[in-house]
Amino acid sequence: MYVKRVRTYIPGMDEILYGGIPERNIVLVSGGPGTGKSIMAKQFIYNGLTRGESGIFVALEEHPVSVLRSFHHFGWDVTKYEKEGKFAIIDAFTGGYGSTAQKEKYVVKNVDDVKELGEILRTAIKEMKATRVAIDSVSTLYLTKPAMARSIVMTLKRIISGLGCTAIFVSQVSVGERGFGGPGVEHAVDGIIRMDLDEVEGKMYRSIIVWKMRDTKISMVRHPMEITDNGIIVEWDKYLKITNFKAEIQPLPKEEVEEMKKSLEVKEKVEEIEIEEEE
Ligand SMILES: Nc1ncnc2c1ncn2[C@@H]1O[C@H](COP(=O)(O)OP(=O)(O)OP(=O)(O)O)[C@@H](O)[C@H]1O
Repeated sequence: MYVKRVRTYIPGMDEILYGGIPERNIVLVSGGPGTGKSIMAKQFIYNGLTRGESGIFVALEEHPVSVLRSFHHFGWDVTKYEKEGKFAIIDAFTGGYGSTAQKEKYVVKNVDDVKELGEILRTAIKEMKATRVAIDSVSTLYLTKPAMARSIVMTLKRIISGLGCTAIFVSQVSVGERGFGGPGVEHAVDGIIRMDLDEVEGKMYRSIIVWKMRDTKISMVRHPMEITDNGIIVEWDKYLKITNFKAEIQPLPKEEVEEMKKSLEVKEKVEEIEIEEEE
């Protein structure tokens, strides 16, 4: 059956997802500190904006001013879209204190109350007709109450997916931790993308793996990735092989490369047909 997909437009990312994230999926982007999770969430939102899709960024980890600075650091001018009502930051960081919060439209006063966040999110999605949401980070919501993690994630998933949006939930794990954010969360979400930073013989290697993604085929290898001044680039046609003392970047078999390429072409054709039908 044909699955409608939301392209991330992050170089190499849609290839390893065989065409993009299936629409309405809630994707956990998990990884240790500095692995690029926040950048991925921002790039997903910004790439949607430039293609006419409204987006919402829920800031739980950073002050909204820092979030904006970080978007601009990569040359992603979200301010323009904010003025047009196509982009908004939901401030779940300041608790409503300070001069920034006074000027903001969407402020969560109490992050311990997921119902408040849910209601604000629901209002924002409807007002902006948003289709993309990023929550950075969802871990912050249950840091002090891990037993509530699953129900918090399910509440947000019901609202976001129910309103037709596709989302990235950033999940923070410790360096060296193998999990993605706890069993309750890992099974509740529709997809898991894991970002890693490994030190081998004094050199750092960035990589990315799609661990699960409901309703699509996924690449089954660890791909090298880079963070540049323009954001994340996934080396979709290569894989990273790390053994005890060695890290090697190897090309993927030709057939797989061809199949990934093809998956993107197929989607474009289907979209063209749909647009024609609408007209
Ligand atoms: N212009 C750039 N060029 C190369 N690397 C960059 C650039 N800007 C940021 N980085 C890298 O991105 C990393 C931060 O990425 P990001 O904020 O997404 O991490 P994170 O996974 O969200 O971490 P945390 O969980 O600690 O917040 C920095 O450590 C830095 O190495």
